[in-house]
Amino acid sequence: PLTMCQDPTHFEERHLKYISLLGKGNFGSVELCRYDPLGDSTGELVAVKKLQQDSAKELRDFEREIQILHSLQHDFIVQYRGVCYSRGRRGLRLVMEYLPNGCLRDYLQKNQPRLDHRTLLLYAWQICKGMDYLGAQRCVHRDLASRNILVESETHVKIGDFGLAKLLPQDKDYYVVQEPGQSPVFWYAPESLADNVFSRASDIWSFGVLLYELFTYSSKSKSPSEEFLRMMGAEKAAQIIWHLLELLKDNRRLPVPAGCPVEIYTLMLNCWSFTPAARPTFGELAPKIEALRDSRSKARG
Ligand SMILES: CCS(=O)(=O)N1CC(CC#N)(n2cc(-c3nc(Nc4ccc(C(=O)OC(C)(C)C)cc4)nc4[nH]ccc34)cn2)C1
Repeated sequence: PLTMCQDPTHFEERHLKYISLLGKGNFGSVELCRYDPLGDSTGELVAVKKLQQDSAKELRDFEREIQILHSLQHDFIVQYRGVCYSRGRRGLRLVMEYLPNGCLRDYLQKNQPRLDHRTLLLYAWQICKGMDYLGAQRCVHRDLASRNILVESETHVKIGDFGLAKLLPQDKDYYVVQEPGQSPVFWYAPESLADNVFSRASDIWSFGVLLYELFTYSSKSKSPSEEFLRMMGAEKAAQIIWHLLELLKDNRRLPVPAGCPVEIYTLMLNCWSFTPAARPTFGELAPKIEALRDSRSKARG
């Protein structure tokens, strides 16, 4: 058997050289490091996720996140590399492949002029295939948004973070969480807003919002947050969740993005069916997105 040192998925803290901060969230942060055991800067670049404050609960959730990512192997899901234990269990870190082009939200904003609809549909199809695979592992992502998608190259994106992911129990196809919503509520399905219920069908709702982000190129002024707050009116923003639910019950939805073909907006609306069972599955969506992409000539837009 491999000893700890020969195990390629065990990273020694003393050889992990910090370079820069790649991303930061409520409970975690991701740093760019070089794993340089030879000490000559020839080591590989890796992305290292660690907890901000390591309370017992956060640590337990982090260990579950690591187990989920370790169990996944797919072209459209960020690759697990290993773990680093420093200061015993408390200094636990997750080591992943480093994707050079950052998160999709920033990439869309920066590269809008050269990203045509065919490319947006390629990203949509890749994320859909990754989510179809995830659903087959009975995993619910719970935080599908362009900020959690990473860019490998102009023609390859990957689902990049599983911080809120949950494994469905064998006997239920939904998961009720105790902690109130941590990710922005504007990506949440009505049943998640109302009852903290999450499922593969609520992931589809969030995927619809991700489609909206793709076709608005993640523009800040047209972001889901800005649009819904505008629809609510400022005074209602106080009880956001209640008013957002009222809007959604009243069948109000995010508007069609400028220039977005109607058949793509129709896909978004299908993902935003009020009842979970009426929404398509990722398995059904993937070929529809592929057909839409194939029907678009190679010309721009
Ligand atoms: C949820 C809270 S979180 O804190 O845990 N956290 C945020 C999270 C959201 C997601 N997904 N995240 C993952 C990465 C990440 N980034 C990368 N590459 C790059 C490459 C370039 C750049 C870049 O130019 O950035 C600046 C700021 C514009 C200079 C950024 C990232 N490679 C990765 N491999 C595995 C993860 C990972 C970053 N943020 C997960």
